[in-house]
Amino acid sequence: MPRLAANLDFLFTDRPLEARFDAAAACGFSGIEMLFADRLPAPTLRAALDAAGLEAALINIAVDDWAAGGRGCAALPGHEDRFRRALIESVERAVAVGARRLHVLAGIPETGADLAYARASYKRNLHEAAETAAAAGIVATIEAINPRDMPGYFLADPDEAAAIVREINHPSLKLQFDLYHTQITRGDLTRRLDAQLPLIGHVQIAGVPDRAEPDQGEIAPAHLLDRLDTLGYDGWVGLEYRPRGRTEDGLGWAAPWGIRGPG
Ligand SMILES: O=C(O)C(=O)[C@@H](O)CO
Ligand SMILES: [Mg+2]
Repeated sequence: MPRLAANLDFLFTDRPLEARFDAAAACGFSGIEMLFADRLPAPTLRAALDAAGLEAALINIAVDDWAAGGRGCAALPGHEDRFRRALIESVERAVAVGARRLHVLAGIPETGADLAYARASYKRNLHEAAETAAAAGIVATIEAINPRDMPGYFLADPDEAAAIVREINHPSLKLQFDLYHTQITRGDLTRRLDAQLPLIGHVQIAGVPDRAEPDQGEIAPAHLLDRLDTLGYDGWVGLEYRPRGRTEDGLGWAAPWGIRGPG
């Protein structure tokens, strides 16, 4: 049965980061994911997780220029040294906090960039990410992000993400299947899960089109989570949405998976 993880950069954001761990645990979560895990020193993050009885399901690779529009650099030729530094630092952080998945962001190529050249460079960097992750006993993931949310992002097409994971064919490189982005760009979620399950290392969910709780709109959470269960997926499903109101008040849809508002 899939386990639900609270994304602490989307949920419980009405309180300081330090307070979100206990809030997630109080709602029945046993795992969390974070986009910006480097905001806390690794020992502090580890202590917060341990104190709340939580596991880090996934963290993102460090992105040093996020505020300036940076979205990673794995697919940006010429940035290999920067990529390697972020990779090594982030794998070390993942190990220190017990995270088994590291999302490796591709980046936004400059207008007019040679995309075939970028793809070849991306594949080399991902192979290195997979090798580095494997040596640390973790798994690197890649995720297609829809162009409405992240214009210009190199990896927009979920089928291209699946093709790249297949081509690299490394046990420590997996697909991060975000149901929200995939519904927007491609749809046909059930059949895609069926076909891509062996490639999948992490799943995320949000409602479409609003990126709020998935119980409204085009996503059918019960159907999709049951399907994942039937397919034998026992990994994490990250709740990566912007709650319509208080996070706790919007968790009713997740009750069948052990999540509850604290009352
Ligand atoms: O935006 C998403 O979806 C993610 O999963 C992030 O990690 C990337 O910004
Ligand atoms: Mg996502």
